[in-house]
Amino acid sequence: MDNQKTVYLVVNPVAGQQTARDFVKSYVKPLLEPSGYSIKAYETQSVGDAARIAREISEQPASTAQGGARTVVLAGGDGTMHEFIEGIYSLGGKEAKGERWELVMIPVGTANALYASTYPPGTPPPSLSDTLSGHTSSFEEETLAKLSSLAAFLTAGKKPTTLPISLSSFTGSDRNANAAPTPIPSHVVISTCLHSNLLATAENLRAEYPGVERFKVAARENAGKFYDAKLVLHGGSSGTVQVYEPATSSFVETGSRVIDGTFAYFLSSAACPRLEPTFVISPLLERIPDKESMDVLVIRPGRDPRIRKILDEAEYESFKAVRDAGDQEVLDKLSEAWVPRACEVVGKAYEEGRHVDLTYTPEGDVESRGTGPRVVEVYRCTGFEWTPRDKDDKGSHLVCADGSLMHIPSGGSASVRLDKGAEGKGEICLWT
Ligand SMILES: Nc1ncnc2c1ncn2[C@@H]1O[C@H](COP(=O)(O)OP(=O)(O)OP(=O)(O)O)[C@@H](O)[C@H]1O
Repeated sequence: MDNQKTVYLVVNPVAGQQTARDFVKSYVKPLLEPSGYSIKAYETQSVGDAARIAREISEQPASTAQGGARTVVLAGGDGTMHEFIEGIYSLGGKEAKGERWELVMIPVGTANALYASTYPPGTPPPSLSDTLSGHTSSFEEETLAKLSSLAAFLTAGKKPTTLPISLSSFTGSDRNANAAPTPIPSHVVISTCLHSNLLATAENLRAEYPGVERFKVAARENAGKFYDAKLVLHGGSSGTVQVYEPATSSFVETGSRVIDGTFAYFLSSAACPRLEPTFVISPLLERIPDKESMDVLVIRPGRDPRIRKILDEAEYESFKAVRDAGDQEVLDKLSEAWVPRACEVVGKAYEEGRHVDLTYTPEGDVESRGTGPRVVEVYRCTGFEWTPRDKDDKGSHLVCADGSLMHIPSGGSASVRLDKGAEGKGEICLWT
């Protein structure tokens, strides 16, 4: 370690609207330069380059003047931070004992999920010391809001917080090119079913629909699909898994750690209630915070009385039975009935996450906090294993880890756990 105070500044020039360079020059450097830190600047050159930069920074000594921390200001989006964290993990815990990574976010990406989750809309702009506000008095409020994490770092007396990271590994016999050989760290989201398949479709539509329209088209294309899998949830040290009870707005212990069935939606996160500023898909991370756990959110269409009715009338016990019988007519009917329901339920994420409070009425409508079955199931746990039931169904094998898409090898599963920091790797903290 040395006692020089250093800030590493990593800029992704192509993130979001390609504003990172200008933003850093106009607003970040003017705050950093007078602060007494020496600045070492890097610019990402290509996809994956932030990981290389993390490894390069790891070779510089951590600073005793910063309590053993390497402070890194990342100007980019979630992808830039994801790659940087991957780079840290690829070191395999080579950092010396007591060394830490402290990250500062400059949200110049597209979705900026972590930033939006840390500073939800309506968060007042940071209050700055007299010295700093001398530099920012001409900044617009929107600009100031983007400097909240930097302001926290530059404000005396504040401390960074640990960033929860989930690690995903894939098992299975026929490893394919897309399956990662080592656990993949994620700080935003791990998903499959509608979320990952929608992203894959949207990617294929990029040429046809360059704007965000492609996500709507992709959602319509995927909203009526169903995925058979077995989900096993891992409890905390006491082994317990909790489930959210809309009626009491609280988590209660559940005896069932194994969920076998047909899923339409599956998403987990430990740090990001919001995937966009107003899309609050995991609102309970915000409403009932718990730093030791992750939330797993699933939607199983078989809980919907209208869907149940279609199955009963066609005399099938389950979705699987319909599929095994190859009854396309009933499958189409189920999809058609499910699409509006899926859109209605997931759409409520835009209403401050009201989807988690929905319950079914006996007639098959949805209401908020009724006494019927939960529409969305939210489990609080420390990890899970997702095993697709049909080895030929590509959709249930497609996993999104912070936006990157991977395939579970046929016959395998995805295993995800919260990293408890026991791996010897330098702790990763966030200035907030
Ligand atoms: N010089 C570069 N040329 C091309 N791609 C780059 C370069 N530097 C970084 N990248 C890639 O840019 C991509 C986008 O970055 P990032 O995810 O941070 O922004 P975003 O997608 O706009 O925001 P968000 O993830 O918050 O929606 C990353 O996948 C990264 O690999």
